Amino acid sequence: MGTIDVDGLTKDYGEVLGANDLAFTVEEGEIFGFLGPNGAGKTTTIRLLLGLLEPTAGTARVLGADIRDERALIEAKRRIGYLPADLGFEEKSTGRRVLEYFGSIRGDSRREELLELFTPPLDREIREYSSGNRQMLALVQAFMHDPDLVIMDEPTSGLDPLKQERLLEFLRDERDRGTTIFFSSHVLSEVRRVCDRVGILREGRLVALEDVEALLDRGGKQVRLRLAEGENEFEPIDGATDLERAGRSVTFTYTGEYNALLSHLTSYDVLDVEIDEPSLETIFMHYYGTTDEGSDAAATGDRDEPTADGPATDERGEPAADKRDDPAADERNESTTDSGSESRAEERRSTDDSGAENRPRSEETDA
Ligand SMILES: Nc1ncnc2c1ncn2[C@@H]1O[C@H](COP(=O)(O)OP(=O)(O)OP(=O)(O)O)[C@@H](O)[C@H]1O
Repeated sequence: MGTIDVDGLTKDYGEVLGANDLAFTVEEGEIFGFLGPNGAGKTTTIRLLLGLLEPTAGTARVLGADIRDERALIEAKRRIGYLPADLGFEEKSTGRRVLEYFGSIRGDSRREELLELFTPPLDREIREYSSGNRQMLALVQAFMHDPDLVIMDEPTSGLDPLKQERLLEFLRDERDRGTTIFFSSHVLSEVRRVCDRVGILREGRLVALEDVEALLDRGGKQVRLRLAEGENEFEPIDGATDLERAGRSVTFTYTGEYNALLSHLTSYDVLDVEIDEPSLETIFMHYYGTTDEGSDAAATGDRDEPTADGPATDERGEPAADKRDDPAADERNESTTDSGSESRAEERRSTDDSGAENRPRSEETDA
């Protein structure tokens, strides 16, 4: 049994399938990257795993607890850290009060150690925090009770490059201590730097589950050349696709061996060479024959199969209902379909003796 076992997990929002028959396992002690463009269903899946949304079909086990079993999930959550996409801290509270609150519920044995790495201004009110400071506070909150599993929704967002680097290094160290990390992202470069395996999600469906290296190999490398004046012809090499030439610049995607490429290039007068990892866009191109990066295409489930000609998207030209554009949508959804809300209230009652009135965080953060 894995740390997370997902089995046929489906969330039908009515208009769209936020998760469509997902099945995968996250093994103990790995960093699992959950990669997909905006609207692919990453947040939906995470919220299902934490009991914040009720599945339409299928289920998952998280640290052995069936997500449909409220009591078992509440118990499991004591060993889970969660960093949501929308942090939703109580704006008038200070960072210190937030941490004290969470510490009183779940423990804070690693708080001081984490505050050396991530440094939110603890005595200022959250409403004065920059987005990076909010993110750092959320990171301390997610890890300070030394959880066995940490689920993070786009954890690097808002962090400057130095802090992002620090976080990725920290995640590798956590993995080495045996913590299991489930981490959603739409940035391939960060996923490749820390994750052992990656699941690619598109329109609610898991379309690939791979070792990161295998994923990158398949996507090919992006090669850009600048040729010297007079180099008017460039013969494509085996393994090169999408070759384009503009003036003296040549670009192509290459899936062959480096040595073959380098010896091919010696036949030309080359002024400059850049070889980069494939973009998420290129990877999507590989898997779906389309570059739909960044779209918030609605998942219409088996109503539209992906084809070589184009995406399985909602072609009506209407934007899908999106909770970010309609904050009330989530609330409506939770109040009508989320049987977990009662259990969250119960969890607070049973663990929170600091009084609910001045709770320094939102429901979302308090997963
Ligand atoms: N409460 C909701 N009601 C209706 N549709 C929703 C709701 N929440 C999400 N959706 C839709 O479900 C799909 C998946 O959304 P989700 O937020 O899970 O994607 P995501 O991969 O996390 O995107 P992002 O990277 O932008 O956060 C989208 O089409 C979205 O518009």
